[in-house]
Amino acid sequence: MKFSDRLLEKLQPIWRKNHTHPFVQEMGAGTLDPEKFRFYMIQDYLYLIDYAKLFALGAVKAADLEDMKIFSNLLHATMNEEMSLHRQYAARFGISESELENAAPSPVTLAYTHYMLHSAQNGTLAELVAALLPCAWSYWEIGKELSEIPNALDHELYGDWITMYSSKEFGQTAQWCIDLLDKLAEGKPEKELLQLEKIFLNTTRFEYLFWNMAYHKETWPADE
Ligand SMILES: Cc1ncc(C[n+]2csc(CCO)c2C)c(N)n1
Repeated sequence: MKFSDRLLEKLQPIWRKNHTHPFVQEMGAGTLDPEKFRFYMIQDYLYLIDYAKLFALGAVKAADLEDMKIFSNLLHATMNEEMSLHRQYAARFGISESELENAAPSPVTLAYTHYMLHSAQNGTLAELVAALLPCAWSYWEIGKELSEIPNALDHELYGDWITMYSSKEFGQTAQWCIDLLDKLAEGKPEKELLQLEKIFLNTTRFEYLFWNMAYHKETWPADE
């Protein structure tokens, strides 16, 4: 059994919780409060700045030129394509680029990005990929599921988000990350596989917390 199959089989209930979160469901139904989406976009932009650094660290830790090239392409794609969707949404909400970059990360954003950066900086390449995989994989699955809802792709606010994350390119990125983790996990002792599983589980849980944080527009206690 591939390591990615083992992960999903074992963590299925926790994995599915992300798909059924009200933020995701309401985005698909087109009923999500735009203020919640606005809050999410700002926090997600901050998240992507740090996430992109994981790809840069992946290029540093890659064992061959082929993987190094893919990490550098993913760094470029995140900064130019994915973040450009966020910049376009921000413009629609009247938020300037500097406002976006200088926004304060919420507790969950900060905890999630710092956990990923910690795993990437201090761990092996396999640990780095285990940390970033739930993001790429779960967004692609969610994008695909939402794109199958009638008219969801044409929704005036959420249509562009669903179109991007259900796209072939994002599917390829997710698949490449899955294949890379499977390759790196091959022949590893059980102790190391359990460590990879733990990291994958933690970032899967952080994905849920991120949807929840956006749904409730959670900030620091003193800012409320
Ligand atoms: C909280 C959060 N989790 C995952 C993604 C999705 N995502 C981030 S990077 C990447 C792959 C390559 O660009 C994908 C799919 C997001 N935007 N925000």
